[in-house]
Amino acid sequence: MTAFQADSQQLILALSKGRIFEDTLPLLEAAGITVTENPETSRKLILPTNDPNVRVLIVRATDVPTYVQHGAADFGVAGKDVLLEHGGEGLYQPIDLHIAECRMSVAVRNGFDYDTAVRQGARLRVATKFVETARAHFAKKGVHVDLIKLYGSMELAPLVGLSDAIVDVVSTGNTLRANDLKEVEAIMDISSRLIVNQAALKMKRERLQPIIEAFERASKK
Ligand SMILES: Nc1ncnc2c1ncn2[C@@H]1O[C@H](COP(=O)(O)OP(=O)(O)OP(=O)(O)O)[C@@H](O)[C@H]1O
Ligand SMILES: O=P(O)(O)OC[C@H]1O[C@H](OP(=O)(O)OP(=O)(O)O)[C@H](O)[C@@H]1O
Repeated sequence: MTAFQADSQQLILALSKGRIFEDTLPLLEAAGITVTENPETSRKLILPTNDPNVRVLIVRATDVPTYVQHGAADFGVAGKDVLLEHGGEGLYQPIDLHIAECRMSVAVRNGFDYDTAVRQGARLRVATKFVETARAHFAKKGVHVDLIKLYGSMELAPLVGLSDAIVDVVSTGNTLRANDLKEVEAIMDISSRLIVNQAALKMKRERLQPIIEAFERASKK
């Protein structure tokens, strides 16, 4: 345990800026916790709350499971897409929060005959940030793929000939449409989960349990 966390009363929550932070605020409110600084305007990476024993770390969405796995944060909120890539080691995942909902899909350029390419057994070049999910999906289908790891702007790859297809998250479909792409296969539904460090759950159960329960009640659809 780090000095930062030495006090067993202290709770550290890891969140990413943007939709996850925004959608987690009402859940925190339900647990009586108000974040008292706005990450969009503050340069601080450790935000205070109305509870002196609860602080919020602002990290990249893909880094949330890493902070929680290693106990630098006691709990966090991360998308299923991110959790599948991370592997979930050291994490307890008690609830689906039903926030940041979208789906993971395969998309290609309009005009690309995906079904025929797959049927003919062509080797498909697939660009994605989600290599583990993509690998598992195409292996299950028996499709041979060359995976190209990207960190963003996946939609560009088929347009400039870097790949035949992409695997990315889709919500409204606006980004695909704006880039002359079409969704050809939905892989899975995605939403964000509460994740808890397994050791923290044991050591700080009394503090964490009421928050987990408040999140659960507030996130029920
Ligand atoms: N368009 C969308 N609509 C709804 N949910 C989405 C959408 N795009 C992504 N998500 C979900 O929200 C989570 C956080 O997305 P966000 O855009 O904040 O981070 P990111 O930019 O993907 O991550 P990083 O900064 O680490 O690259 C994703 O992991 C995914 O589960
Ligand atoms: O189907 P859509 O509704 O267009 O959403 C899909 C887009 O959302 C994500 O990006 P990003 O987080 O940048 O999207 P944002 O514009 O919602 O922030 C994702 O990487 C897609 O590009």
